[in-house]
Amino acid sequence: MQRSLRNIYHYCAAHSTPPSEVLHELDRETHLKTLAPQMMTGPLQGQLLRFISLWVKPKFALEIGTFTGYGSICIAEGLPPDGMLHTIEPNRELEYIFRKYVEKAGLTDRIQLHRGRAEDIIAGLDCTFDLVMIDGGKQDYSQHYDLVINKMNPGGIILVDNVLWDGKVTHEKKDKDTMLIHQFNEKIQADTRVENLLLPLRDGLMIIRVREFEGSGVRGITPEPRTPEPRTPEPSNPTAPNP
Ligand SMILES: C[S@@+](CC[C@H](N)C(=O)[O-])C[C@H]1O[C@@H](n2cnc3c(N)ncnc32)[C@H](O)[C@@H]1O
Repeated sequence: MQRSLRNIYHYCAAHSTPPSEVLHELDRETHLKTLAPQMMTGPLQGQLLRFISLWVKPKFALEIGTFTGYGSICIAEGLPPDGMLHTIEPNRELEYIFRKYVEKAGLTDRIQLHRGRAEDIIAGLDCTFDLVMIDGGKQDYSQHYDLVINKMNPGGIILVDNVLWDGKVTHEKKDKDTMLIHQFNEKIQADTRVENLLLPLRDGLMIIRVREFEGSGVRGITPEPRTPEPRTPEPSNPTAPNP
């Protein structure tokens, strides 16, 4: 991250409600005990997840890619009293950290961990979702999206992390991973079942809202995406401040 952006990030974090002591400890332990702590949802994005969960009030939420559970706890903190979070993670090695902090947060009966790959588990989940966080294998985003879209309630929200891929999606030449993320972003942009907002928060957060139309989502047969009207690109504004 560029220095000026890092300063802005720190300023924003310093002027936002701080994470709970449990999340602070989880952040520390994840940095001490895992090889790739940068995969963890950070404090600012975690607070956004919590806010979105509070706004959406999901009866059922889903997270793909649990890691050590930072995002799980944030989403679960925002659930209504009868809400439940399903979270999916194939890597067993970090489960002890997840369980330790979910218990410390008093959320054991609000979060259900499914061990395995999302593609093997989602179809067997007997519920529909108001809120989904897609944050598993980046090469699987498209498949994970296809699996969850038919399990969304109309008006439901799907969040997708890392969709700017360190800014490389804007490069003329894209490596294989970058191309996959770019193609995913294009696919969402063309999907008229949803409306979407790509925020340049951290590594890029795509917010997708499932449209409420007759026959959408679980209430009927989901229509195939139509060919969208070309969207007029907004004029770039080089003088605009960084977000
Ligand atoms: C970026 S981390 C998730 C961070 C986490 N959401 C958080 O809040 O800290 C990505 C995780 O996805 C998991 N993962 C990879 N492929 C997956 C798949 N096919 N299904 C579910 N999880 C997957 C990885 O093992 C890794 O723990």
